[in-house]
Amino acid sequence: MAPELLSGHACFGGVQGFYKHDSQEIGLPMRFSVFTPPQAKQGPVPVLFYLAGLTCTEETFMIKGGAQRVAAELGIMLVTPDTSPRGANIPGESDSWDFGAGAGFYLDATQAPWSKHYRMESYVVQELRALIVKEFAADAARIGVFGHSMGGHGALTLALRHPAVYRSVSAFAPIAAPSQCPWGEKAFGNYLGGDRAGWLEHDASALMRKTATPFPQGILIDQGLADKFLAEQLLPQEFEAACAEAKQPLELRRHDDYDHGYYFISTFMEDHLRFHHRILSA
Ligand SMILES: N[C@@H](CCC(=O)N[C@@H](CS)C(=O)NCC(=O)O)C(=O)O
Repeated sequence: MAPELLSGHACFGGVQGFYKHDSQEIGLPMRFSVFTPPQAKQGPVPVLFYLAGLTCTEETFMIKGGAQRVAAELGIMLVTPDTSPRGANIPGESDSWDFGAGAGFYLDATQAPWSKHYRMESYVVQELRALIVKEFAADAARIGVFGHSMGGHGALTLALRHPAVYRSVSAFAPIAAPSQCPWGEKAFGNYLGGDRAGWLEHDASALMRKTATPFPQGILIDQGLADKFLAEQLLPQEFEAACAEAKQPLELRRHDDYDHGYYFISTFMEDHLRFHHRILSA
């Protein structure tokens, strides 16, 4: 069924749209946003999925990321899902900002009661991708993924778990080794259960260690050094070491003074869009 358009706005010659649909994977209505660049009038364009961080929705990136001007210039479609199911009505779902609603961690939960609706990996990789390719002027063969914090974890892990789907990947301040930090331990313990070996299938650093150069054209990561989550939660040095072991080219840029928020993200947004465009148009 076609998604319902909630609002559409002319933007840099393209259209910024917000949509709602009934998701089969999630079993609930889901919202997402799409920026369609002007080039889509001529035919299918490359698509970049952006995965947002804790507490965000499908709106946050489109409002604060500052991506549309350059996406319109390059002819890139931008798609952002919500960060979790909404309205699952699981007890405790909204008690904390780093778990449950707004914190789906882009994986399919295996543990009750989360496993029924919290299926963000299947939703993003399969259902939403298929919907975007069917309903929008999107080129199924030119798809990239990027994201921030929890969504940076999502981008890296989904790209590593589905390299045939995503041709390019980058991240801002990703949770780079979630099985070793409090945010990841809380989310994985509840969504995936106590078996830590299973967590490694959703840990970008662990996944990278057992892969052979999955993205030969490189991975781009930006990290602010005034980010209050850097030392305890993000651990980019773990992913950096894993990439060195796997001979995966990585550009990890550390920036003095920048914090964790969207002023940091929007500063480096253009670089990420041009990075993906170079790979997706090769
Ligand atoms: N609520 C948290 C911060 C949560 C946070 O920084 N969320 C990031 C993603 S991990 C974000 O993008 N927030 C939305 C925003 O900055 O607009 C706190 O009080 O420390």
